[in-house]
Amino acid sequence: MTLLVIGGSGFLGREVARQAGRSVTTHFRAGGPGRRLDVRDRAAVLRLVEELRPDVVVNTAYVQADWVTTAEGAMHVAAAAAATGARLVHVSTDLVFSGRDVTYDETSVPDPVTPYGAAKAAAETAIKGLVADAVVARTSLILGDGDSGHEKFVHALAAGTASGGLYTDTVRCPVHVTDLAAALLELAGSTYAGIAHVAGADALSRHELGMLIARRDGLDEAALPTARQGSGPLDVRLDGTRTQARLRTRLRGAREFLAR
Ligand SMILES: NC(=O)C1=CN([C@@H]2O[C@H](COP(=O)(O)OP(=O)(O)OC[C@H]3O[C@@H](n4cnc5c(N)ncnc54)[C@H](OP(=O)(O)O)[C@@H]3O)[C@@H](O)[C@H]2O)C=CC1
Ligand SMILES: Cc1cn([C@H]2C[C@H](O)[C@@H](COP(=O)(O)OP(=O)(O)O[C@H]3O[C@@H](C)C(=O)[C@@H](O)[C@H]3O)O2)c(=O)[nH]c1=O
Repeated sequence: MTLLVIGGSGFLGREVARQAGRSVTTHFRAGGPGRRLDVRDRAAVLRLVEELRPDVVVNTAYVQADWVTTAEGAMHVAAAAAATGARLVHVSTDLVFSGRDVTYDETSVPDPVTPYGAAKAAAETAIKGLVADAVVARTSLILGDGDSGHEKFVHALAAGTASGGLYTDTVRCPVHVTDLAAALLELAGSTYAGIAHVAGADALSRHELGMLIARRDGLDEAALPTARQGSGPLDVRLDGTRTQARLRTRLRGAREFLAR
């Protein structure tokens, strides 16, 4: 299987490429590994995919604050996959939801309330129209073994180098990057088409999550400030039961993978 990981220099893309063993990866900023690609450039995306003719494209590329990269870039990748007949696995987010419902499964209708959520939801809609058998994998906070942005934020709070606090009113289903990458590769190798909720088994507030990270890393839990997000998507827990039932990969909950 020839695999192309778009966003292969990123936190998730790197792990997908590592587990796949053999793949072509892309980066955007100078000095990254693999081929350079700007997904905002429709012609460049098509040129690369036509040149490589991958069996599978996994797309993790995004910039949270940039609609063009996140929405239009994803459409360019989907169009290239459609033009070459490549299987597409696209990574999306829990933030396509508002948090007004109690829980979200694969049949829930996106109702984004942030520009980022709207960009990811627009990408999902376009992909569905362009690649009938694409997999859109919605995930939640991606953690690692200290190397994710979320873990670094907890350390920065503990060190007093970040302002703010751990939100007590936002709930997510954090997933370990190794579980998520394995699940994406499993979905890539399957015939599944449609939305898949690939999230960890535990729903936790950002504060509860921060406490678990602090405990694992020996930080002073009591010294970590708390805060309230107050508005925007608060509790966007994903129900991943259906997807988990389809997978050999077990999507551990944060209580398990953060246990010391
Ligand atoms: N991180 C999280 O907790 C969550 C992430 N997600 C989703 O997971 C995916 C991956 O996230 P993560 O790995 O953390 O993100 P990273 O920020 O670590 O990686 C983003 C990737 O996108 C690439 N990129 C940025 N701009 C462009 C561009 N114009 N053209 C091509 N590539 C570009 C970056 O390249 P370079 O490094 O060279 O700039 C990098 O490889 C995203 O789709 C995101 O929406 C969903 C839920 C939670
Ligand atoms: C979580 C958190 C963030 N912050 C601050 C720090 C940070 O710069 C800013 C926004 O945090 P985040 O972007 O991590 O918050 P958030 O928007 O939750 O992160 C998102 O990541 C993306 C990529 C996704 O797709 C989502 O699933 C989502 O988890 O708010 C706090 O002050 N306290 C907190 O408890």
